[in-house]
Amino acid sequence: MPMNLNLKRTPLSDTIFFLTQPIIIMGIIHLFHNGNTMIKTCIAGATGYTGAELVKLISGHPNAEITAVTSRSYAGQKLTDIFPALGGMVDITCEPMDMESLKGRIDCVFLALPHKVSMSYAPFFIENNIKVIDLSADFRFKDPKAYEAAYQPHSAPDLLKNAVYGLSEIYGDAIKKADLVGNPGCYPTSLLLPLIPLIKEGMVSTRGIVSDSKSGVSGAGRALSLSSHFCEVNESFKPYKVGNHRHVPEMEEILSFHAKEPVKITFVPHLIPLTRGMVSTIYAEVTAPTTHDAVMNTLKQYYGSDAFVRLLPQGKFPDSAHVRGTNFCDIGVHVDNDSQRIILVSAIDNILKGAAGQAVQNMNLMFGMEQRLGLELIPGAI
Ligand SMILES: NC(=O)C1=CN([C@@H]2O[C@H](COP(=O)(O)OP(=O)(O)OC[C@H]3O[C@@H](n4cnc5c(N)ncnc54)[C@H](OP(=O)(O)O)[C@@H]3O)[C@@H](O)[C@H]2O)C=CC1
Ligand SMILES: CC(=O)N[C@@H](CCC(=O)OP(=O)(O)O)C(=O)O
Repeated sequence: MPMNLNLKRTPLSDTIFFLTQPIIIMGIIHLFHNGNTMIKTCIAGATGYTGAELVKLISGHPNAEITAVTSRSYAGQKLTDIFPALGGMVDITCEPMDMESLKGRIDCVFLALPHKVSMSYAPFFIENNIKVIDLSADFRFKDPKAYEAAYQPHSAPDLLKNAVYGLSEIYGDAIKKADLVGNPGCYPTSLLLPLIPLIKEGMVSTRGIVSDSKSGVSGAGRALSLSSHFCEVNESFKPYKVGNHRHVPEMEEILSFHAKEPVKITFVPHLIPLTRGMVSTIYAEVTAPTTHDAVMNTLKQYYGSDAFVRLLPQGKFPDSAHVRGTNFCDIGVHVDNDSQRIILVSAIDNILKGAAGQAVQNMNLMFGMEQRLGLELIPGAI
C-alpha cells in the first residue's frame, strides 16, 4: 500500500527546495571529485631526499595514500628506521622495485630516482595504466637528441611524445590529461616561472638572458659524494658547471616553445651552504621601455589565485627562508630602463616546488583534484 506522507507544497517549502537543491548537487559533485576515493601511490626511491619529502606529503594528503615505497639498498627495512623524523607519520617497510608486484595495487607511481633509472621503469607502468610522475630528467625533453646530448642514450624515446612537462602553472591543462609527467628540474622551475610570461608576451629579448642561480646542497641528492661533503660546502660559496650545466638545454627547449625564435641563455649555478633553498637572479633585456606595473600585470595574467606563485610588491625581493618548507615560488621584479634590463628574482624550496611539492601538485591535476590539496600545510623540513 502506498504510504501517504501528506507532504503539502507551500511557497516556503518550494523556496527551501529551490535554495538547497544546488547545494545538494554541488555536494554530490564534490564527493565524486574530492570524495572518498583514495589514490594509491608508490614512491620509488623513498630513501632519497625527494622521495622522503613525497612520503611526508602523501601521508598528509586527504585523497592519496602510500601503498608502497621502494629502495634498492634498504629493502626489508622500515622507512622510520632510515628517517626517524617520519615516526608517527608512516608505518611502512621498503620493498625492492618489483614492478609485477605493484600491478593492480597502485594508481600512480612517483619515480624519485636518478636519471637513466627512471626510463627503464616508466614504460611498464604506462603499459599497465599506472600514471607516472618522474622526478628525474628522463621525460622532460620533447627532442630525444637534446636529452641524449645532455645525458645518455634514451631507452624509451617513444614515450617522450606524450610525456608532459610538469611545470604545473604553465602546463596545467595538458597535465590534467597526462599519463606521464616529466617533473622539471629545480633550476628550470626557478627560471621558467618568471621568464615564460615575459618571453611569450614579447616583453624581453630572446637573446642576452643571464641567470645567476644559487642552490642549497640537498639539490645534489642524499648519496655520498665529495662535492657535497660537509667540509667541502660549509663556509664555501662557489659557481660550478659554468657553461655546461645539463639544465641549460632543458630551459632553452621550454623557453623556445614560447618564443618566435630559439631562446639562448647564460646560466651560472652556485652552491651555497644551505641545506635547502634556491634563488635565481635573472637579467633580461627589454624589447621596449616598460614599467614595474606592466611586468607585474603580465605575470598576474599567468598566475591566478590558485597558483603557487607569489608576486612580491615593488621594492621587495624573495628570500629562500620565506619559501623554505613550502611549495611557493616567490618572484620580485625590478625594471631598469637605463640599462634596458628587467631583473627578476625567484626563490623556491628545491625539494618542494623544485621537486616533490610540484610532483604532488601534478598528481592532483592528473587525478582531477584541486591543485593545492595536501600542499597548503607542509610538515617540517628534513
Ligand atoms: N634534490 C633535489 O633538489 C632535486 C632532485 N631532482 C631529481 O629527483 C630525483 C631524485 O633526487 P634525490 O631525491 O635528490 O636523489 P637521492 O640521491 O637523494 O635519492 C635517489 C633515490 O633513488 C634510489 N636509487 C639510487 N640509484 C638507484 C638505482 N640505480 N636503481 C634504483 N634506485 C636507485 C636511492 O636509494 P636506494 O639506494 O635506497 O635505492 C634513493 O632512494 C633525481 O633524478 C634528481 O635529479 C629534481 C629536482 C630537485
Ligand atoms: C646542487 C646540485 O647539485 N644541484 C643539481 C640540480 C638538482 C636538480 O634539480 O636537478 P635534476 O632533477 O635535473 O637532477 C645539479 O646541479 O645537478
